[in-house]
Amino acid sequence: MFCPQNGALYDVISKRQTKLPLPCSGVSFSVREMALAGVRVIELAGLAPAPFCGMILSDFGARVIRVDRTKVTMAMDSQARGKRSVALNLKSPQGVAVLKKLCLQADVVLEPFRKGVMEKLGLGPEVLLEENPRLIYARLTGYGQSGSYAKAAGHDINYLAMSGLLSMLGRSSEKPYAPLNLMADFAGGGLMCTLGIVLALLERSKSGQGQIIDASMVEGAAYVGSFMWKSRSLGLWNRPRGENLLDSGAPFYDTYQTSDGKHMAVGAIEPQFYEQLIQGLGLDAASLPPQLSMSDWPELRRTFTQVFAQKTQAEWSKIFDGTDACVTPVLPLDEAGSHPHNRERGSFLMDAQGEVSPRPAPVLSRTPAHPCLSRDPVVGEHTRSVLEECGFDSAHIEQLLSAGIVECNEAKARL
Ligand SMILES: C[C@H](CCC[C@H](C)C(=O)SCCNC(=O)CCNC(=O)[C@H](O)C(C)(C)COP(=O)(O)OP(=O)(O)OC[C@H]1O[C@@H](n2cnc3c(N)ncnc32)[C@H](O)[C@@H]1OP(=O)(O)O)[C@H]1CC[C@H]2[C@@H]3[C@H](O)C[C@@H]4C[C@H](O)CC[C@]4(C)[C@H]3C[C@H](O)[C@]12C
Repeated sequence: MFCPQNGALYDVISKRQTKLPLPCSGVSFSVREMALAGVRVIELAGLAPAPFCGMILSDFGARVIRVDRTKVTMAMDSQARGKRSVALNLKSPQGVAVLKKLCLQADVVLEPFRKGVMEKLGLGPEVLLEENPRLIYARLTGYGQSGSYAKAAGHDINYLAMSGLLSMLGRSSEKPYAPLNLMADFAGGGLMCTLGIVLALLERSKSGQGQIIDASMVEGAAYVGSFMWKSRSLGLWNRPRGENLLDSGAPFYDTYQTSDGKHMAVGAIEPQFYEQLIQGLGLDAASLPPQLSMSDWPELRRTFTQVFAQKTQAEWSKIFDGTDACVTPVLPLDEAGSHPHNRERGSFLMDAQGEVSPRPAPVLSRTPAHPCLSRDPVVGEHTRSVLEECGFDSAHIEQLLSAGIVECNEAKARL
């Protein structure tokens, strides 16, 4: 198969593929059919949010070049699907000149550094946009490009804390807990920055002009959490953390351990669905307190806990599958792909190395994503080919290589 994003040819492991269908298997497509076909992205290598943004763009057809540092032994990018890698030393004027040339031919540059880093390198937006006014200059940071925290180091948990949302996450009488680094890094960061890029591309198709995207993970996370702010007047969050309807306060919106040490997720909010939950659990509704009697929730939770502990996860799944009780098994990552529903939809895919990961979402009916399934790039694997494409002649490339401005690891990639 041909990988449209990075041009790699590869074979998919067919045996495993039959167990876990690939969303694109059997479908013939051309790169021109993908939503972001023709979009050229320069992604400066970062930790997690920007790589995710680059991967989404690549999944939907953009040609993403990741600019790595030189003298790096290993890529830190676990979201490298479909990308090409150029190893370039930006601490040298020649390296800066190479990046400028790459950006001249790009639609998007994505930078994940602390405020001021790009300006210090002479690669700030005023410079790059002057040279290429159609460029979309995406800046993905924790605290944004202004404000007193703008230059401070931080990670997902700090941004989530600053968004207001972390204060709401956690069990009753316990300290706040971050839901992995999902909310700020990925939902409020990488994904929101992707939205900004797609919006700017759309706008550019009318105005012909690029623009700067100031994607702050604090603001992105807060925006994802708009429901929490805007539903406060409904009384949904009046009680302390962990004691409300949707924060594990309600016994009908929680997880329960099964007899085999696994868990079931229960989301039976509406009365008609709650009724089916009670039926499935084999309880007598008349002997239970009313569903919304908050003072009875602790007692009701104890009852549900005891009942769920009497059967295995598979037994509960059998009882609840096909009902509207809103009860599902809590699947570990390595079981999610093989659940019948997810298999039927091809929700997960397997790459050429046998690694399973989620299929790009959402599914577009005419121009769906076709994620590249070949292996991730080695740092500097595509330096030569990218520079050639960009118009550098071989003498110039050799000079850059021998001066250590760029590194080429084609050979390492073949090992
Ligand atoms: C999996 C782990 C990742 C966890 C994610 C975590 C939870 C997050 O929240 S990520 C979000 C972080 N925040 C941001 O992205 C916001 C914006 N960015 C910043 O605020 C900062 O960049 C920063 C705080 C994140 C980092 O600050 P830092 O001071 O390091 O950098 P900057 O100020 O931005 O400046 C960058 C400098 O670099 C220069 N530069 C950049 N590119 C080039 C280039 N091509 N050439 C030359 N120079 C370049 C630039 O000029 C700047 O220079 P100056 O400072 O002089 O201005 C992973 C977290 C840690 C990983 C492990 C670790 O790395 C060790 C191993 C490494 C190995 O390769 C792989 C295994 C590791 C164990 C690795 C494993 C995982 O990846 C981690 C655990």
